[in-house]
Amino acid sequence: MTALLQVAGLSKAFGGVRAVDGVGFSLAPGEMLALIGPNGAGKSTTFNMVGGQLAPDSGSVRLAGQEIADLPPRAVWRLGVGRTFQIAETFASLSVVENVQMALLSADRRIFRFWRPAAAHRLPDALALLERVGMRAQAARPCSELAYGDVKRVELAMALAHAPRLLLMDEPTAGMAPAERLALMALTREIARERRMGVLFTEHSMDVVFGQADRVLVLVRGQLLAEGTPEAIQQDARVQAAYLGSGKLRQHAKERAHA
Ligand SMILES: Nc1ncnc2c1ncn2[C@@H]1O[C@H](COP(=O)(O)OP(=O)(O)OP(=O)(O)O)[C@@H](O)[C@H]1O
Repeated sequence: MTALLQVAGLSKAFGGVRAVDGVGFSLAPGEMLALIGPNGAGKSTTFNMVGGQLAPDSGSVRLAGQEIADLPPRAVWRLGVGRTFQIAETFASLSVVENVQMALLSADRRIFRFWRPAAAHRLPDALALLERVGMRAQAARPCSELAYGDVKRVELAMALAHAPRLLLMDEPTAGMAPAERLALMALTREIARERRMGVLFTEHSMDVVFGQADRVLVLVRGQLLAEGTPEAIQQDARVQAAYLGSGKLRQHAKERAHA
């Protein structure tokens, strides 16, 4: 079977720094794949090369068999690679449902015209997306009034508006409380399964990584150190060594053992 995403030999240097150095991995439809690693490991650089924001020095990125490494971000997006994006300041005064309608307008490649409000566009579809992320009851509220965790759900609904085949989430739960983090990623996981949508995400919270990922990639200094199930990664001595100092992985393993 053709993988949804197939990355091979991906490399990018900034001056003398090999930010990403020969990275390869694949991702299946419906799969939640976490990309973890210490600060500066090359996670964002990898993301940006998959999403088209950065051109790799070498290597390939194939989406369902098609090479996308040299395409601009908009073209990559049109082929079905979505990204969660933060609700822009300018849209914070719009209602929750209007924000999703704006995303639907964009998905339909229509230009938002200020004299024709987004309110007219695909209202039932916008409400259905909000229902799916548990935000239907708050559809009419301005986004600026929402709790932070709820904003993240709206952002997820917006990312789903163009029905991506692959969703890239760069630290989706940053700034959220632990229980909210798990809830957001559990929801993302359910939706990924339903839609057969692959999800590549970076995440600093080990609870989220080990609780919600199907598979984990560990990057260290631009190279893939390990790849495997959450259980295998937690027990991998090389990974533990790479994280030594923060003690994050051991701590997590202990907590789970005592739970
Ligand atoms: N535009 C750039 N110009 C120069 N160096 C860069 C640039 N972007 C990234 N780097 C360097 O490349 C390396 C990888 O950075 P990257 O941001 O991809 O890591 P990361 O794993 O996402 O880190 P973090 O967890 O801190 O976000 C770092 O050494 C960083 O300083």
